[in-house]
Parts: sequence; C-alpha cells; structure tokens
Amino acid sequence: MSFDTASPIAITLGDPAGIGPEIIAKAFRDAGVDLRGCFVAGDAGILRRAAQAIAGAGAPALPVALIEAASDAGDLPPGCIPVLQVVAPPDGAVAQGEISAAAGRIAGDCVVWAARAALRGEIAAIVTAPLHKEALAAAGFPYPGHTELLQAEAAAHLGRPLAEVPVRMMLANDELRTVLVSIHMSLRDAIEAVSLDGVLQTLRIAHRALGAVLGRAPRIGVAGLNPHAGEGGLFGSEERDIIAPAIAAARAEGIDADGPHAPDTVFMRARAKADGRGEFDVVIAMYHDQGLIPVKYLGVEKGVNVTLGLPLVRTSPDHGTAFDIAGSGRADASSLVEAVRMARSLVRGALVS
Ligand SMILES: NC(=O)c1ccc[n+]([C@@H]2O[C@H](COP(=O)([O-])OP(=O)(O)OC[C@H]3O[C@@H](n4cnc5c(N)ncnc54)[C@H](O)[C@@H]3O)[C@@H](O)[C@H]2O)c1
Ligand SMILES: N[C@H](C(=O)O)[C@H](O)COP(=O)(O)O
Repeated sequence: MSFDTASPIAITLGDPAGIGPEIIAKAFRDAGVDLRGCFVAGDAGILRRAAQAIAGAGAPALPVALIEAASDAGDLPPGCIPVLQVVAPPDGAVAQGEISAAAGRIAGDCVVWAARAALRGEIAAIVTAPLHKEALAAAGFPYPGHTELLQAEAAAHLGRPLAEVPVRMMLANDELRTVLVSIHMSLRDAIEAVSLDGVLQTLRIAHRALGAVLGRAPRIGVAGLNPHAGEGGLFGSEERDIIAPAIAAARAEGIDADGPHAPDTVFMRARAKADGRGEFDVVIAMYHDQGLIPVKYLGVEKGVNVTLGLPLVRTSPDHGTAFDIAGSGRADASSLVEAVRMARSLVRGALVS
C-alpha cells in the first residue's frame, strides 16, 4: 500500500483529563517545523485550556486555529494549533487527573474519527495522544486500548474478520525495538497466549514491517518466556515445546529469527552500541511488560509506539495520561514529537501491510 506523503497527519486529542492536550500544545509551540501539516482531531476549547496551562496563567498562549477540513492543515503558518472539531464540545470543563466516562468518550471518539479518515485515505497517518483505558471502558468502548480499537476499525473497513487483520505493538527508540506477542491482558492470560501460531505470526509481522523500513531482512532475537529461557527445561517447557518450533518454522520461511534467548539479557544484546548496531534489530517479547520495560526504561521521552499490521500508519508516544501532573504544564512533549517524526518516516517507507 502506498501513502500520499503530502496528506495531513491527525493528532488525536487523547483523554482531556490527562496530559495529551498539553503535550500537543507544547509540540506545536516548541517543534513547529516538525508539526507542519499536522492538525488536532479534537476539541478547540480543550486545546485552548491546554495552551494556557503551558503558557502559565495570564501569559499569552499559542492561539488555536479552527480548520474546516483536514486538507486545510497544511495552509496554516506555524505559531498556532490547527484544530478540526471532530467531537461535540463537552458540557462544562473536564476535571483534570480524574477518570470519567465523558473524557473517555471524547478520547475514543477522536480516535474513531481519525481511524476512519485514515482508512478513507483523507489523512496520511494518525498520531495518538494517550488515553486512559479505564475512562475508555467507562465510556463503553469494548477495546482495552488504541491498538485493538484500530484493529477493529480496520477489519470493519476491509470487511474481514478480526482474526484476518492481525496486529502487533512495537515500541521503539533509537537504541532498541521490541514487538509483543500479546498486549493488553492479564499475565496469566498472556502466558496462555504464547502459542506456536501467535509467536510465528508475530515473527512474520515484525519481519515484513521492519524489512520494509530497513530494506533487508531484520535480525530478530526472540525472548523466552521463563527465567533463563527455561534453563534446558528446568524452569518451564514453553521454550522447547512452543517458541523454538515457531522460530524453526519462521526460519524455514526465510525469516532471520534467533532464540529463544534468556529474556533478562536479550534486550541488552539487542541494544544499539556505539556503532549504532546491536546484535538484533528487534526483540520479540512474549508479553507486554517483558518488552515494554526495557524500552521505557531507556527514557519515556524517546520511545514511540507503532501499531504493526494495520492498513494505516499509527504512532503514539510511549507514555500514558500521567494524571499525576495533568494541568501543571510540566509534561514533556518529546515522545509525541518523536511519534510525529516516526509517522512521517513510516508514511515515506510504508511500514504497513
Ligand atoms: N498511548 C496510550 O494511550 C497509553 C500509553 C501508556 C499508558 N496509557 C494509559 O495511561 C494511563 C496511565 O498510565 P500509567 O500511570 O501507568 O503511566 P504514565 O505513562 O501515564 O505515567 C507514568 C509516570 O511517568 C510520568 N510521565 C508520563 N508521561 C510523561 C511526560 N510526557 N512527561 C513527564 N512525565 C511523564 C507520569 O507523571 C508518571 O509519574 C493508563 O490508563 C494507561 O493504560 C496509555
Ligand atoms: N501498552 C502501551 C504502553 O504501555 O505504552 C499502552 O497501553 C498503549 O496502548 P495502545 O497504543 O493500544 O493504546
């Protein structure tokens, strides 16, 4: 699939009770060049409040410019926040730092709007500001996060069952990438989800997506599930019975997969060294925290979340709604700016199926 690199990029508002609107306002203020051609799919009033929060009470804030259509985003000069009003304005001010169904509804509706616009080809990519999963659930969305919501929107658009549009979460910074076998589920369920099909599908998706970006087969390191990758069966059998056969099947397809490796050391082996290369281009992690802790630990300001397998480009900062600092103006916008940069490079390289 090819993408129109001149098309605008939608940044979804995120949960208005969290730091999403503030980091968006900060990104437009401090990284105007990177944000050219981007617009906010959201609510103008919430963005005005966020712009004021980062400016400080009484200080002049970055103006919000309402646009009529996504295609107007590229016409605006830097020094403003282009907003397309895609939701009804909330009744009254949304309380910051609190979970609410109303805030979850606004956050979710903005993502649905952006997903449909991207699937219709009206925008080049989606960059999602963080939403709160409990608020999303309180609003009645039957998805744990963006990834699953976007998968459902894509499947509906393509007229295919969900299982035929498999997606995976990748977290990446300039030193390390990881792709997860399973995402938002309990640890018990995640252990059950380590299946031959699930690991093999993850390897295929990572191979295809990263191959498009790197221009060669990625070197994929596969983590085990158990301590020391099972220590020869002493600490578990999933490596021998499930993960190793999945790696062998992938290798038979020409995928450069290696492992299973001890989960506590495979990430340091993959991490880029001074020459910019690590032993692996990406690590396949067996569950959410196994993969995300190493990447987030390298710096919440650097990581980018990318959904692999979608027929659209979607990136996101690697952090959440940070209710503890929402409204203070202290939130760091770097990861959002990285997510915009990553979205642009993916639009150019088409890291999608
Ligand atoms: N892309 C997303 O939508 C996304 C990503 C991760 C978490 N979440 C959701 O966000 C909610 C809160 O999650 P959490 O508390 O576990 O993680 P969090 O990332 O919101 O916060 C963890 C810590 O990091 C700090 N922090 C986070 N982002 C920051 C930034 N940009 N600048 C400065 N400090 C920052 C917070 O203040 C907090 O101390 C949950 O509902 C979670 O599911 C959403
Ligand atoms: N798993 C992600 C993280 O911890 O950063 C986060 O929950 C976002 O997930 P979605 O992109 O599916 O909303």
